[in-house]
Amino acid sequence: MKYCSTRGKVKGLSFSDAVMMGLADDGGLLLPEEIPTYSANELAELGELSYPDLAFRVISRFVDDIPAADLKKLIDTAYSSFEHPDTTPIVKQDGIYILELFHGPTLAFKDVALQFLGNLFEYLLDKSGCRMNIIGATSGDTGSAAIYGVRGRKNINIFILHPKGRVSPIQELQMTTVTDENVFNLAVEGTFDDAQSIVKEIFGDLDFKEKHALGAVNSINWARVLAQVVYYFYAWFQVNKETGCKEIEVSVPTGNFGDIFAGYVAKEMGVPIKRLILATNANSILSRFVNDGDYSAAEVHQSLSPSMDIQVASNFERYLFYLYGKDSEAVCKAMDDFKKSGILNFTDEQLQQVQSTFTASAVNDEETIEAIAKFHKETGYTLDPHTAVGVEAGCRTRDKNLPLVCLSTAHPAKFGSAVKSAIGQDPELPTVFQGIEKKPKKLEVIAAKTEEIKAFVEKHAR
Ligand SMILES: Cc1ncc(COP(=O)(O)O)c(C=O)c1O
Ligand SMILES: N[C@@H](CCOP(=O)(O)O)C(=O)O
Repeated sequence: MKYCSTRGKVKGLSFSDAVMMGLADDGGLLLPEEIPTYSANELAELGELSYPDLAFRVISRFVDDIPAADLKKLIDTAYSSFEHPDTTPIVKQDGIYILELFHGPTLAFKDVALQFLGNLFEYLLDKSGCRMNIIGATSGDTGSAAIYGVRGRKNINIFILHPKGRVSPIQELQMTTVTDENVFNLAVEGTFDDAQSIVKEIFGDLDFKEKHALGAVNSINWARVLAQVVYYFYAWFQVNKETGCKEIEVSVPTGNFGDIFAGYVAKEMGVPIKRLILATNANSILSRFVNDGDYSAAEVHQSLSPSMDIQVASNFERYLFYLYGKDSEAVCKAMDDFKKSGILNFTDEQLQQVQSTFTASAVNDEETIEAIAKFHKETGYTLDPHTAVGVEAGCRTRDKNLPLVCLSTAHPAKFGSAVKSAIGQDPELPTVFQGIEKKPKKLEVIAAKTEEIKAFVEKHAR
């Protein structure tokens, strides 16, 4: 399997090279040259596998340069850190299948990919004898999951940029209370979009990238998306076994378009997902795009689902590549136009194609609180605000004849105050969070300026 960039100037990379490159050197995002597919019979053969075994089978289809036994070990080790025996269990509440993706070390879905990616980086660096400096941007969850994926590892330093004051208190503490020597937390005076664009700009300086052996943990890294593809397979098998259904719909709370893009890949591979339901908070650029073809960036609003406070979704470019029939010149032009005008236009035909894959809905804060409160009242189950956005959007747009799977992307205790205002009590605090506020912290406040951040990395790079 070879990898190419959405912008056409990087081609023929192996999986390992694609993982190490992170952002493609031409500024695009890396994708497999072909998406492998499963027939219904081939798919059925995977139905009884445990999560790690399923992950191995699915991920193997995209990897041909790591010996199978090594890959298996990297995957098994990654999921041994999950506290639930099913890794990503499904629970049925109020007729909806909730896929709980928050049983990893940092209690968010990011662990599913970042536990794997941390192992993969260490494995590849051990083989090459190289070092790596990771630079990543977070709106709250990628940061801690990446830090937990690589803390204390030899040969790796990690620099994580989060928007100052725009992540939840627990999310901030999860990052800043990791004081390992190889971890650097930078609170950036700006939004997540500012942080993400700085990270991309730094990766775009190819001399700096090479000099410091930069690595990417955001979903710009293909391995992130790949690991997330697996749980769409897993959800399908669990629901199909229980209901005998022919298809499912999956609702995905969406910010950077990484998780839902993983769903798109799973659908292309043959998982019978009729439609993906794209759920946004008030930062609704993507839901406006699906519903009306209106892809126009606005200011980032702070919401009760802060990890989705994103306007410029990184992985959208990967989807555009397919929407434009793999025409990398059209992608380059679109990215250029968007940079200049903050708007992209689509033809009716393209919009029809989008709407045959996705439905979408935007859920504001008031509606999020109502959704948490109603679900709790009816089922006793507590949704985190991001999951609540997905559940509400799912209920609004679902096909009632099909089972609805909602991805539960974070544990409610990460967003205690929003949950409390919905259900009148604090969510139960998992042991890992107890006393977290009393731990020593490591944090630098920094301006949202690329040169200042580069200087910081230069000073502390491995
Ligand atoms: C809890 C939570 N839910 C949903 C999302 C949105 O996922 P994505 O950015 O992959 O669209 C995020 C951020 O990534 C998140 O942290
Ligand atoms: N919501 C994310 C934003 C970064 O997205 P990523 O999937 O590209 O890492 C977060 O929690 O940091």
